[in-house]
Amino acid sequence: MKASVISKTTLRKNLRKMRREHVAAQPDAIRALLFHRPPAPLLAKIGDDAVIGLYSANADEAPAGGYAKFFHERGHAIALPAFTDQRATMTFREHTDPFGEGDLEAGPFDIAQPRPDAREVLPDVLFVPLIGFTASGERLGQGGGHYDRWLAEHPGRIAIGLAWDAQLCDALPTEPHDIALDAVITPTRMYGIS
Ligand SMILES: Nc1nc2c(c(=O)[nH]1)N(C=O)[C@@H](CNc1ccc(C(=O)N[C@@H](CCC(=O)O)C(=O)O)cc1)CN2
Ligand SMILES: Nc1ncnc2c1ncn2[C@@H]1O[C@H](COP(=O)(O)OP(=O)(O)OP(=O)(O)O)[C@@H](O)[C@H]1O
Repeated sequence: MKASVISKTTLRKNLRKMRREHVAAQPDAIRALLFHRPPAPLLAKIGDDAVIGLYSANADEAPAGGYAKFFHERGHAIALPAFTDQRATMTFREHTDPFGEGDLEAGPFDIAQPRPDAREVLPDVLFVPLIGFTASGERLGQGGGHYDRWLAEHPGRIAIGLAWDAQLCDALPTEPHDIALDAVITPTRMYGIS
């Protein structure tokens, strides 16, 4: 247990650095073209009424705003993680303005989130950020356990990672509570759904 916690911490540090360098080496004009719409094989699995969970990406994470606009235009409800404080359970609230983002405020992790009066919703399809992933869908996140806990409490959802290719790992330390992703999408590949 302890060894895996230590190696997760070291891995996070190394992977964050790799991610930062990967993104810094990428021309802004190229980045602006990526992650605009999900690959067709994934889209085929998403029902018309599905609530779509996304996230407010930081500068190094795979951007999720393009998918928010895409699914919003197709009539889906969009949801983003929301927290009342850093120790609170992660919930999802509706994000009604993916084009203007006027419905968001800074949350306790300094990540933009819907305001407390936004409708609480349960995503059917959850796109998740990550620090590292394997081809079989194992995920290393920020270490808060937020997504593992949420997915454990809400079984039967589709969970899809969004990542840069540089975040692919041969193997990751796994713990019993880790829940594998159904697929991971990068700018060049989709792992997991054929
Ligand atoms: N964009 C985004 N939103 C997200 C997550 C995420 O990883 N990325 N989360 C994933 O669970 C949840 C929030 N949980 C979080 C847990 C820990 C830290 C954290 O430790 N952040 C570091 C800085 C990270 C960095 O340098 O990139 C910190 O505050 O020191 C952030 C968010 C839900 N929303
Ligand atoms: N299903 C669960 N039930 C209870 N505690 C959990 C569960 N999943 C994760 N945790 C707790 O969260 C801690 C962090 O988990 P982990 O290192 O896997 O986070 P992560 O998936 O990288 O982070 P995040 O999902 O926030 O990006 C674990 O040590 C554990 O204590």
